[in-house]
Amino acid sequence: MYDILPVLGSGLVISGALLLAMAIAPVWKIVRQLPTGGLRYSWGFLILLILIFIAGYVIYAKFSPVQFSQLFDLVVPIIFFGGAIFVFVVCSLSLRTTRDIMQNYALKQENITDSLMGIFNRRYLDRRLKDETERALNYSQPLSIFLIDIDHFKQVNDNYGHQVGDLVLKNIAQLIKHSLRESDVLARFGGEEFVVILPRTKDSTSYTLAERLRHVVEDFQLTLPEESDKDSLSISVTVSIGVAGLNAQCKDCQCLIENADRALYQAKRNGRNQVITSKSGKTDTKMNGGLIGAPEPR
Ligand SMILES: Nc1nc2c(ncn2[C@@H]2O[C@H](COP(=O)(O)OP(=O)(O)OP(=O)(O)O)[C@@H](O)[C@H]2O)c(=O)[nH]1
Repeated sequence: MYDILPVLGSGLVISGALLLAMAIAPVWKIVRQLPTGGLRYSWGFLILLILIFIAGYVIYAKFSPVQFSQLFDLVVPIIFFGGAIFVFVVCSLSLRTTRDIMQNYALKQENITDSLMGIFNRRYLDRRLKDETERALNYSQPLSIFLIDIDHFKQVNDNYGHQVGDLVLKNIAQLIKHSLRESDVLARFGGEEFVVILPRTKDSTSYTLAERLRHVVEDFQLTLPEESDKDSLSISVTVSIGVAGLNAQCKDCQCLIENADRALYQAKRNGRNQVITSKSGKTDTKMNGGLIGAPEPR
């Protein structure tokens, strides 16, 4: 019986080394899924540690002075083997957990994203606007919203087709998104309408921001290669923006949307491509970049 102890001893250590080598695969998959950064480097460092352990196991199996002549000599190989099982199980479970978390995150994102525009959808907007309104009221902070509508968008569809219309919508959404601050929330309200939530933003500031946004859209040209003669096609659009903010008369999200909608309607009636701020029936107007009425301080 004691004859097999040396085989058993080195067998346990080598099997442990193999298990450690197998543990590298799940860790490597985790590394590949992570974006460049501290966490990715930490998991990469774990691979280096595992490699060092494997070298240690192999060196022990080859050069250990222990003869494995009695059962007690197997204690260290058993600990090595147990340690390797532990590392393998932890690494495999980490991969499964990482995948589950990423899948859940992707599902959550899908659930709150508009698939055409790549911005938040109406479901998310309704919830977020309610939360932001409650937070603003609780902490007595200002809150503004924009209701943005692309002008004469039907003509884009009619002139260039629905697919080009979709492309215009997508590009305008991304243009607006990248023109906003990190703290602002952009969502599709429906059709060719967007809502921007501007937490901690007063009417006067939001008016300036809306004007800047209107200019950004006005200056943007979407260039598409024309299929027939390879000439490029440039499409530009303008937007009308209704701005509304919380105040003594308007203290919930429904009122915010209604006021912004009213202001937007006014902007459309005034000739489009302009910003109107709703303020207890009074409106501040800029038309085609020219100042017609300055916004009143809050
Ligand atoms: N391509 C495309 N078109 C859309 C989408 N959603 C809404 N539309 C179009 O947007 C157009 C909106 O038209 P209207 O409500 O008449 O408004 P408008 O032509 O922009 O005119 P004003 O808003 O009054 O300036 C309609 O032709 C819709 O079909 C979409 O997801 N993709």
